Amino acid sequence: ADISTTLAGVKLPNLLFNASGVCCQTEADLKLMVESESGSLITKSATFEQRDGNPSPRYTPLPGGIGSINSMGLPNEGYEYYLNYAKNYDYSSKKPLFISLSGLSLADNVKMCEAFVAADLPCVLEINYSCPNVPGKPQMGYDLEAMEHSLSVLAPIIKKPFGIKLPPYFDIAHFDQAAAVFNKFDNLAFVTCINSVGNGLAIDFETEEALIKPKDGFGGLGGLMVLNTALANVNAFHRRLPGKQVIGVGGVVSGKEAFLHVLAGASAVQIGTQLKEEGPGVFARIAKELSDIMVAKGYKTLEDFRGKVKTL
Ligand SMILES: CC(C)(C)CCc1c(C(=O)O)[nH]c(=O)[nH]c1=O
Repeated sequence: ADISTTLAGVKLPNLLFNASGVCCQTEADLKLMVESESGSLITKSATFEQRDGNPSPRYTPLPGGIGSINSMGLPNEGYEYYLNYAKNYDYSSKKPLFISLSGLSLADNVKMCEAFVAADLPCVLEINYSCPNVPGKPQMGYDLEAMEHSLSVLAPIIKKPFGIKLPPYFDIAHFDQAAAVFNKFDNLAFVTCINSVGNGLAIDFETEEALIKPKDGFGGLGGLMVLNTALANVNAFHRRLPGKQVIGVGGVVSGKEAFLHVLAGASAVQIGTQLKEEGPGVFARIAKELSDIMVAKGYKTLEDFRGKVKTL
């Protein structure tokens, strides 16, 4: 079956790629992504300066394959590293390149976006709105006024179609309010739902210790346990953002969850925890599983079932 897709006007040979943060911090990581069967790749969220991030252990899978917890702390090589990578990228490779930016301030996001716009490259920007806000205020994705102000500055600078990475929302009023902001920006072409479910806490029963070191053990939750929250966010924004697309991420461990994300409305699907645990071979496996599911159900293309979840 045909699992290709078009995102922000760019053709992806298949709908699968990595979630920003996994297998994408260094050129060696990105090379593994280029060589994998993914349809695309995205870089680790970049800040203006290089960052080491938090002390380890800062990521761990959770027992029983239910998911993962992380508090990486935005380790990255600094935006110029990824700008240079984007300048040298082989865009004839059919595998489009996405760049994630997560400035620690609006000023940093402006400087990074201006640099990428000046370079005039075919890569697509995904702005990470789980980025920190001013201390004492919630992350940008949960501060709608700050997020709208940020978009009103960045969208005109970027000019081309771009996307934003969003934290999960859990209240219908928040879906409505967030969508009302996003619908104000014509070149906001897609939203990526969801980032990790914020500030979970994993504790080892035997040792009675938190599993990760940073933030007293508090960290973002990913993997199978966030699937149903992810599907809800994908479908909520698919319904509320006519003319825009949704990238689904959260809980994709097989072709089945990728199928469900498309049924919920996703135009592309990112994989985080399962990629971290299984490695880049996950793309070939899930692409085949999804294609087999489509054949079994009689679907030829993703358009045959995208967003067609049935209500009762
Ligand atoms: C959580 C932040 C450090 C503010 C942003 C980077 C990030 C991280 C991270 O680098 O800790 N982990 C995630 O699961 N999602 C993210 O967006």
